[in-house]
Parts: sequence; structure tokens; C-alpha cells
Amino acid sequence: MSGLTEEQKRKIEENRQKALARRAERLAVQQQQPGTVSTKLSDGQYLTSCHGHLQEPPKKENCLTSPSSHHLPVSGDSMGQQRLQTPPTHYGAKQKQAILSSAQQKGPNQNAERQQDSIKQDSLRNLPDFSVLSAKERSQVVQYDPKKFQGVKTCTQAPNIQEQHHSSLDDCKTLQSKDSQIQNTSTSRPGSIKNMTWLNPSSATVSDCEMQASSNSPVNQHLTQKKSSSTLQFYGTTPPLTLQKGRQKHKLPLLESAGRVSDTPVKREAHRVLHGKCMKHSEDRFRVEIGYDAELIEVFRSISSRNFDPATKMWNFSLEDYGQLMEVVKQVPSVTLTPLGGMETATEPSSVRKGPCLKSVLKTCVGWRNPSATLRGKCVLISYSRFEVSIDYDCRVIDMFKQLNSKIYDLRTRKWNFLLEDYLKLIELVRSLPAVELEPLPSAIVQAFAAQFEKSASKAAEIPEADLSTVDSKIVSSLMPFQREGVNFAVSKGGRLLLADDMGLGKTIQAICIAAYYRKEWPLLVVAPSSVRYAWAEAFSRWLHSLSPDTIKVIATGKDCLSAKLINIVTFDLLSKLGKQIKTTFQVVIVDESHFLKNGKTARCRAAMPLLKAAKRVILLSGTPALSRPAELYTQIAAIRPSFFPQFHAFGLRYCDAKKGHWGWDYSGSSNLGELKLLLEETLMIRRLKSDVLSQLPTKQRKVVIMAPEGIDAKAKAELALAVKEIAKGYKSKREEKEALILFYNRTAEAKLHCIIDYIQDLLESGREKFLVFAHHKSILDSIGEELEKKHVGYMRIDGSTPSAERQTLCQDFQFSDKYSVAVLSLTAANMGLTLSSADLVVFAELFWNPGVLIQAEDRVHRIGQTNSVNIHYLVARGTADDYLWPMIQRKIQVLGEAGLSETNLFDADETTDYCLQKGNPEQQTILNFFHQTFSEDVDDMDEALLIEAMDACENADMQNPFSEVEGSLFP
Ligand SMILES: Nc1ncnc2c1ncn2[C@@H]1O[C@H](COP(=O)(O)OP(=O)(O)OP(=O)(O)O)[C@@H](O)[C@H]1O
Repeated sequence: MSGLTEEQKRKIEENRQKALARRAERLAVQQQQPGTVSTKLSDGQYLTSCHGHLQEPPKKENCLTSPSSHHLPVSGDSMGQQRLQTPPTHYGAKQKQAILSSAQQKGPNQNAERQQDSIKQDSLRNLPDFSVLSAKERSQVVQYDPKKFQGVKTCTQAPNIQEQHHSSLDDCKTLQSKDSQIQNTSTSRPGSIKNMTWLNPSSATVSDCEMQASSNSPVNQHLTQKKSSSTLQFYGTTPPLTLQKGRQKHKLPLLESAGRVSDTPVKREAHRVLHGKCMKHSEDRFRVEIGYDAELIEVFRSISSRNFDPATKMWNFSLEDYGQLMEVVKQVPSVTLTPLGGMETATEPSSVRKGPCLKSVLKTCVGWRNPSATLRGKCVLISYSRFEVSIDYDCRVIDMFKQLNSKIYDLRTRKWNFLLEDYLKLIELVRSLPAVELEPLPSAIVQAFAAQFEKSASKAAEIPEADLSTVDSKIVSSLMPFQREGVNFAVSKGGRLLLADDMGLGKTIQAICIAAYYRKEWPLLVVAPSSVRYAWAEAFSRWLHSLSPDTIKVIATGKDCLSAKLINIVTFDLLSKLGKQIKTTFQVVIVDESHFLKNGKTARCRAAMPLLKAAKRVILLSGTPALSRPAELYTQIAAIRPSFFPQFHAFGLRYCDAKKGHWGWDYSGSSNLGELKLLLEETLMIRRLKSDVLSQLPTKQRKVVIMAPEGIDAKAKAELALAVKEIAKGYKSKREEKEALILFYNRTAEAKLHCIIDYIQDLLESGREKFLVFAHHKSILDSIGEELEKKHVGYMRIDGSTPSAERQTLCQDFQFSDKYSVAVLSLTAANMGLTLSSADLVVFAELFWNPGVLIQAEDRVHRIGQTNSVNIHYLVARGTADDYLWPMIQRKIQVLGEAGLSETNLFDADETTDYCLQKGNPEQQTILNFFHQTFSEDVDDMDEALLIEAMDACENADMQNPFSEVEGSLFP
């Protein structure tokens, strides 16, 4: 290790000599003692171990056969790609400690770093014990079979460990040992470990040490990926590796079991299969109850959240790592684990069949790298039943293709494609060509399309109609046909899905219905952006009449109990603040705008992931699951199906066109997107665009968004409350009354400002790119503009000060160019005469007492030229003038409707009635009447508007006078 000083090296050497002597002493004693226990290796051979039971990790200084010695020095490359990168490293105790503590200090926020750190820690904890092995000892544990060496292009342990140790300090390349022969006299089992093979290191330089051996074993792959590259840890009794001679694999039980995807115990070896189970350990951890198995311990050690409890002698892990652990354990032949209750679906898609064919197909997903290949290609899924092979022309390969019945040559793509049922045969044929490497389909694809790989596969079954008899009839009967299909899909996927319908298609109603289907498993957790959490509470009350309102809780502060009620609604930010305090496991979780979790390093994602992985039902909602690149989908996929891609890197290689650059891996690209889409649609995602279901949609869909009360500061709340009291007392003149109401309206605007900005931010974060925001007050319009500028979002503004000629240009630009994403519009100055139909979302940041103005404003997008269903969001805050304006607007519309002057169903009565008014509150009723009388008189709304603006302007004296361009101002 280049960082060591001469003095440090000297000390290490000194310590090493001492330890060596100690170890030799202990070993001598140990060999004379009865009761040593044999540790089974994955090739069925046995090595003597001093730990024969329970899970306590063998301590290296006592165990010559410590399983921790199995790690191969690899980089973090994907399966089988691992290469030696860093010189082997031996750390002094101080250095170990320094690195460990620096890793610990980094804190939980840096996920990637944490992983790196855990890798470092793993490496350190499993530091090679070359130092404590004598030459004699080394020769006692490994038998060398020279025949196995020939042609093996694998770098493993340099037998002369002492030599290696010295050299490794300085340069990995000096790994080559002259002594390539390790003689064995393995201990307690007859037959010893004949299959234990070591590469002839003299022929292997570090640079060409392709870790074929490790990559052939899924467990080793996993371990080597985790263990990173910083240490070279060949020593003692490395378990048998699956080595390749050319393309000939030495079959090991490990490989044979690689295809097993079931969590159901499967007997693989007659002589020893250890059964264990996963149990809940604490709120966010689970433990594994099982006897001792060396290979299993290795797997445990590779999990960053591992913790060994000396009292119970059991290992426990973060629930976040459950999927990863189960995935790797499945590939340990000597062990079966019963999954954690409720997590069955987290690791195994229901569609997976466990036929012999599937097992063989799954085996093709590992150990496919062929470093000596001169021709490389890959298999990609192109439809639900066919895959394509991308490879350069080679007549031998083509001849093989032609042997398959289902072959089709696509003249357009100039590629061959085949039925999945021919997949296995093709892979086997191609792999018999030594110079060809064919990247297989990922195991997630094999799991997802399992049935198609069987010859006898029948046509994919239709999604059955879910039995919703236990769900409130109100919601069930309200579902539009496509929404009902969404619910059916969700139930067919065991309640774990990504509902990715276009915005405004009613994801809320579907999610509530799906959650209600699993009502027996509640308490329910809803995670949502802060601006819509109260809208969620309203939606539950609206759709599930059987719920009493006091069963719904919006978690407002960190002091609130997260699981106090049957339905608990929490924001992403609060969830991340609650962090480790979250003690409850929710069986059913809804995440609204789940793309907020796209970055695995964020606190919100780190807080949500363990909850999601632990939950039985996970309903993710997003109209835009990935805003710019497939990498953003990873966390959402992992939340629903942790077993698909236990490591991001494998996902990145396949779907993010991962490239290794100067500064590390770049996952910002995209690749094999067609396959990714097929995978998602088959297993976890349902997405309908507005255009797909337009015939089922109303032309306009309105939504009332209740603003969070916490968004309004205490001072503003107090002022508003005082205003309510004053107004309720009454005024001497109509004019005074009107002015008081208008002042109340102005204060409402100020009070709502923060919530409005929050909502706009959430819309932008959700990828809503083209929308209109209407507001009345200049201060609101200004603040929205400032926020958009801050976010570098192009916007145009039309208010009373915009000259007519300019308005047309602004509208044209909004309609036909990418210059503007948002139109910020004055309610009174831009509600008519403009066409802005390139957007299909209108947000009303403020209300206005005349519904005619609102409807005209809506119609800026809802007009000829609009091909979509239009979404209208009304932002409404309790405790403000909205409490009176909203019912007043409704009442007016109702009257107009009855007179045949307006569509009666403009506002869904159910959705909007009583949102704001507290029934039986006389004060409120009085004020409502004032509002109604004052603003229902036959006066010109524009005059009222001008009056409001004038008062607004007076309150903000430093603001530009809004009437500067208005003639004949009413205001004296
Ligand atoms: N079946 C239905 N019956 C009545 N109203 C419905 C129905 N489906 C949706 N809506 C209404 O349509 C509006 C939009 O629905 P919702 O907010 O759930 O859409 P969304 O898909 O979540 O949109 P976004 O992605 O913008 O959040 C809401 O006002 C909702 O009440």
C-alpha cells in the first residue's frame, strides 16, 4: 500500500511475525484437541473449523478455515466483470481504525459513500490473515491439483502467501509467485478437498486477473462486488471457486442452485441443507435464525447493515437490505431461509415458476463473461414472447441461429430474433463457441417472463377482475372503466405496483380503492408532498364513507405519532425527519408523486425505502416516474421488487448505458429501454395516457387542493381570525363592510402565499411543464414569477399592465415555442380573449367571487384546439376568505345551472361541499351572507377587482400602482 511509511511497514511486519508465532502455537494446540468441527465447503468438501454451531462468525485468529478469507480482490464491476484494480492492502490496526471511524463519521446521508465505507469496513474486518499463517499451515489447508490449472485464466491466490504478503504491500503485480503448488493435507474429512484449485499465479498478472471464478458463483459475485477492490484476501481455505477452462465450467453445487428463485425451502443436497427463518428483530430490522454455515456467514458479512448479537448469537440486518440478502442467500446451496412474514412478495414475483427449465435459464444469467472472446453480443427482450440477439456477423453463429425453429431475421433491424422458449438452447449453442460472449437476459427478465421460457407456455392470462365486494360501494361504483382495470392490475400484483397514469387520470381514487381492498392490513401510511397532504385526507373522506373522519390523521409535526390512526398521512420531508424514530411497520403504504424518491441518496428516499420494503402492499403513484433518465426508476423498482436488481450497478449496466469514466461510473444514459418497458409493464407498472382513455374522461376535471394549515404563519392566522370576528360584528355602512371584506381577501392572499409557492414547486418537481397559474394580487403574481426565475423556468406574465399587442405575442410564444413553460396570469386581466390550449393544466392560486371569471379563465386552455382532458386545480386554504368564497362560488353556479345557464355538474358537489364551512357556526354563516350580498349585487366585477387591487396597492405602498394604466379608477 503506497500510503504506508517505512516505519509503518516495519511495524506491520513486526506484528505479523508475532501473530504468526501465536497462530502457530494455537494451531498446534488445536490440532491436538478433539472436537474440531468440519466446515462444509460449497463443493461438498469439508475443512476443519473450530466453530461448529450457531452463527457466530469464526474468529480468524482461531480458525484456519475462516470463511472470511474467501474474498477476491475485485472492483465494483458488474457480474463477472470484476478486475483487480487496487494493489492488495494490509492495514495496521491504527489505519484500520482510522478508516473505520472515518467511514462511520460520514453519517447516513451519503448512501453511496456509506456503501463504499461499508466495503472498506468489510475489507478491513476481513483483513487477510496471511500474517498469521505459517507455510506449513498454508500447506495444510489447500490441495493443489495441477491438472486443474491448465488453461485456467483466473487469478486467485498466490500460494506462497508469505511472499505475496511482502509483495502486496507495494505492488499487486508482484503477486506472481514462483511457488504455484499448494500441497494439501486437509484435515478431518476423507477425500480432502481435491477440487480446490488455485490458478497458477505465475501466468497471471494483476491486470489480466479476470475474476471468472468469482463471477461464476452468484454468491461470490455478490461478495466480490461488495468487498471492493482494496484488499487482496487469498489465504487459508478459500472455498472452491467455479473456475473456467476456456468456456468449460467446473460445475459446483453453488452454480447448480443459482437459478433457484423460490423462497420455499428446496432440498438441494441430500447430505446437508440447513433450514432457517427470517424473523422481525425490531421495527426496522430483521434477524436470521439459523445454524452455522460458513458460506452463509460470508453472505451476512457482505451486507452493510449487518449486526451480530453475541447474546443470541444471531445476525440481524436492516429491512432495507432484506431483498438483497434473500437474493444472495437463495444461491447458497446449503441453506434455505423462510422469508420474513409479509415479505414474500418482496422477493418473489408470483409469476415465477420453478420448473427445471427455469432454473437452467436462470443459471445463464451468471458467469457468462468470456474474457478471451473476440466476438461479443447480447440478448434483448423485444416483446412479451421474443428476444433479439445483437451480434456482429459470424457464419458459425448464424449457423447456430438457423438451427432454432422460432428464428426470424428482421430485415429492418438486421437482427435475428427468437421465441423465449428457444432461449436456453440458443445460449447453450453459442456458449460452445469459445470466442463468443453473449450477454444474457437479466435475471429480472427471466423471473418476470418465466412462463414464456417453458415450451408448454400458454398464452398470458388476462388480468382477472378483483373482488371488490369488501370495498365501499361508493368508490367502486365511481371508478371509470380504466380505473377499475388499474385496481384489477394492482390486486393481480399483490398490491405492489407503480400506478403511472398520466396526470389527472384519477390516481388518487384508484390508490384509495386498492388500499381499501387491503383494509384488513391497515393502519395505512400515505406519503405525499406537503402541498397535497390535506387533499389526501379529503379524498379519503370523500370516497370511503364507511370511515369515520377521526380515523384520518395528517401528521403535522415530528411530535405526532406516525401510526396513531387508521390512516396516517405524512409528507416526504417529515418522514425523513422522523427517520429512525419510525417504529411501526405499515403493511400498506401509498406514496404519492413517487418520483420524489428518484434519488436514492436523499434523506427522504433513505427514510422511505425501509418502510416500503417492509410493507406488504406498496402503491406508488406518479404521472412522471422518471423525469429524465432510467436511473431515476431504480429506487421505485427496488421499492416494489427488491429482488429484481439487488444492486444498482447491474441495473445501470443494462438500462442506463453505464460507462466507466475518469471519475467513476456514469449512469446518466439509457439503453435497452424497450426491454425495460416490457419488464415494468409485465411486473409492476400500469400507465395510461390521457389519449388512451380520452373517451372515458370528462373534458374538464376540477380538483380542490386544500392547503396545509402549517403553511400559514401564526401571525397571519391571528390576523385573519381577528378579521373574521370584526366582520361578524357588522358595519354601519355597506361601503365599510365591503372594504372590510376586501381587506380580508387581501390578507388571505398574503397568508396563502407560502402554500401557493410550495404547490408550484411541487408541480415543477413533478415535471409539469406547461401550465397556467391564475392569481389576483400583484404580490402573488410577483412571487410566483420570482420563484420561476429562481428555478430557471421560462414563463410569461399577462396582467393589467401588459399592452394588448404584447399579449398576442406572448400567447403565440406560449402556444408554439418552448420559450415558456408557465403562464402567470391575472385573474381579472387575462381571463378572456386568450388562447393557451397548448397547456392542459390550470392552477387557481386564488379564488374570485364571480364563477364566471373563473370559468372564463379555465377556458383559456379548454377551447378549440385542446385535444386533452383539462385539469383544473383550485388552491383553497382554511381559515381564510376562501372559507366563504368557495361556498359562494358553488352556490352561484348551482343557481346558474338550475336556470340552464351553466353546466350543473361543473363542480362535483361531493368533492367540494362543506370543504370550508363548519356547519352550525353562526359567525361563519353571517360572514358568508355578507360576502354573498356584497358580491352578488349587480355590480361590475371589474370595478370590484379594481377596488381590491387599489387596496392591495395601498397596503404595499412601495409597489407600483396597479392603476397607473387603468382609466377611471374607482378608488378615490
Ligand atoms: N372516477 C371519478 N369520479 C369522480 N371524480 C374523479 C374520478 N376520477 C378522478 N376524479 C377527479 O379528477 C380529478 C383528478 O384526479 P386525481 O387528482 O386523482 O388525478 P391524479 O392522477 O392524481 O393527478 P395528478 O397526477 O395531477 O396528481 C380529481 O378532482 C378527482 O376527484
